[in-house]
Amino acid sequence: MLTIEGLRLTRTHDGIARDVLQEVSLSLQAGEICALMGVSGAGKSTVLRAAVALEPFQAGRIVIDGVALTPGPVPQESALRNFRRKVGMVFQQHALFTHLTVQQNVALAPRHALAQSPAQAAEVAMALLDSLGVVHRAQAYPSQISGGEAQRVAIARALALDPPVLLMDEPTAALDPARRGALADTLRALAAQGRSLLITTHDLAFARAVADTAAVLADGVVVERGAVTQVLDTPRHEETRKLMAVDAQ
Ligand SMILES: Nc1ncnc2c1ncn2[C@@H]1O[C@H](COP(=O)(O)OP(=O)(O)OP(=O)(O)O)[C@@H](O)[C@H]1O
Repeated sequence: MLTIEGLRLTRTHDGIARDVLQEVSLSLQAGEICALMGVSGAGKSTVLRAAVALEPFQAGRIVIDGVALTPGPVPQESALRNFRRKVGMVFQQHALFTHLTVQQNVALAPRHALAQSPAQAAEVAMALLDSLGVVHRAQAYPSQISGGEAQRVAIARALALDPPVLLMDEPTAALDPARRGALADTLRALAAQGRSLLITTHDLAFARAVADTAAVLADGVVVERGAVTQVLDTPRHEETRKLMAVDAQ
């Protein structure tokens, strides 16, 4: 469902080019939840940003449901639009539009990408907000809702075009344990619908609770990949052991 092949992404800082991702390859089946792990700065968020076409890369390709994103000259706007419909992203800070209501935030993509009427898009938004338990906040503005509610709204917005792939950056960063459990239930329900979920996290307990598989990123490549229990119970790579040491502190 989601395939990342040989992704190389270089950033230039002060005139010096550095490969943030050297050659990242990673495949997710439909319905799979994968925890993407690695020490701070390993490039986890960068993988997500590339996979949602927010950051250009120099080599490799990303394929979702047969639609490929490749490097090279800036892709045509229509090709980019086609790809972006296939993938939703939930940012760590949620990135909701503050001047729009909750309902308008979720209705934006159906309005513009699918050219739905305001009434149709509002209906889609209300159904999604309802399924995520935040429909009662539909007319509020982002500044008026809690962090947990904002995350649910951000998930609803990411699902507005019904993408087969959902990406989430550090979803438990600001959640208390009860909300973490509720989030795990929500994510499992989304995967049960056949979506592939790629989630960056430092939270090993959450990874165990929600993910089927794990991938560990280090030095610009995936150094460990397998069932989440196998990766965390029998870490084979130094970087995985480092993550476990940090978690134990
Ligand atoms: N906008 C940017 N411009 C330049 N360099 C960046 C930018 N964002 C991140 N970096 C650098 O790219 C590398 C990878 O960063 P990234 O945020 O992907 O790592 P991460 O594994 O998600 O880290 P964390 O766990 O701390 O969120 C780091 O060295 C970081 O300093």
